[in-house]
Amino acid sequence: MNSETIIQSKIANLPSKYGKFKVKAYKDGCQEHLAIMSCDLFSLEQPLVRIHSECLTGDSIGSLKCDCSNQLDLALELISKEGGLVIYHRQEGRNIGLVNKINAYNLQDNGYNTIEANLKLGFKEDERDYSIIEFILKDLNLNEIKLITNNPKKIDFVRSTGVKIASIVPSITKINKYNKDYLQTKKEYMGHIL
Ligand SMILES: Nc1nc2c(ncn2[C@@H]2O[C@H](COP(=O)(O)OP(=O)(O)OP(=O)(O)O)[C@@H](O)[C@H]2O)c(=O)[nH]1
Ligand SMILES: [Zn+2]
Repeated sequence: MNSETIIQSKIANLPSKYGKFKVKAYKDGCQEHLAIMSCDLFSLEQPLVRIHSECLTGDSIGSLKCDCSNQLDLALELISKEGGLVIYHRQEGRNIGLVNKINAYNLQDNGYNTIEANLKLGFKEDERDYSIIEFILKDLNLNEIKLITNNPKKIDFVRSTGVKIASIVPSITKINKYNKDYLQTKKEYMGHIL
């Protein structure tokens, strides 16, 4: 990522069903990301931060195959109550894109798990790149945060940026019959703290 090529919007108000937020957008090549901030973000010593990876099927349609939709709800509720930031990271399908993710779902319909499906399509199990997240955290002057995640890779990434993690806040949501195996695979093979 070349930080000189990142285009940044101004900050704007965004009232929502969760409460009043401020938002700022960042364009990094063909991906556009959104920082969703509580109005008191800049006065907090240890704001809550969630790095939410885009999941159109979960976030927009309420898919039950994953936990994304409930995790996004939970994070927006938390930052609205306690103050903080959700970075909506537009790397759909662990950054393989929507078409490939749906092909991965097709393979899952035929017995592959979420990791096997990615590998079968010629991708790594997780293709996400967090460099834009580092840029956003620094742009917003966040030096110490409470990170909302179950994913050890996100924890390692934030530590690698020099931003201090005051605590890890788990993002545990409801298990259902459709996401049970997916959550089990994340726990067993991807090290998620579930
Ligand atoms: N390739 C692929 N991507 C998926 C699949 N299911 C969900 N995703 C994507 O995975 C990303 C979310 O990753 P998760 O592993 O659920 O959670 P996480 O963001 O790594 O970790 P948390 O911070 O704990 O939520 C989103 O970009 C989803 O679109 C799948 O079966 N295949
Ligand atoms: Zn999802």
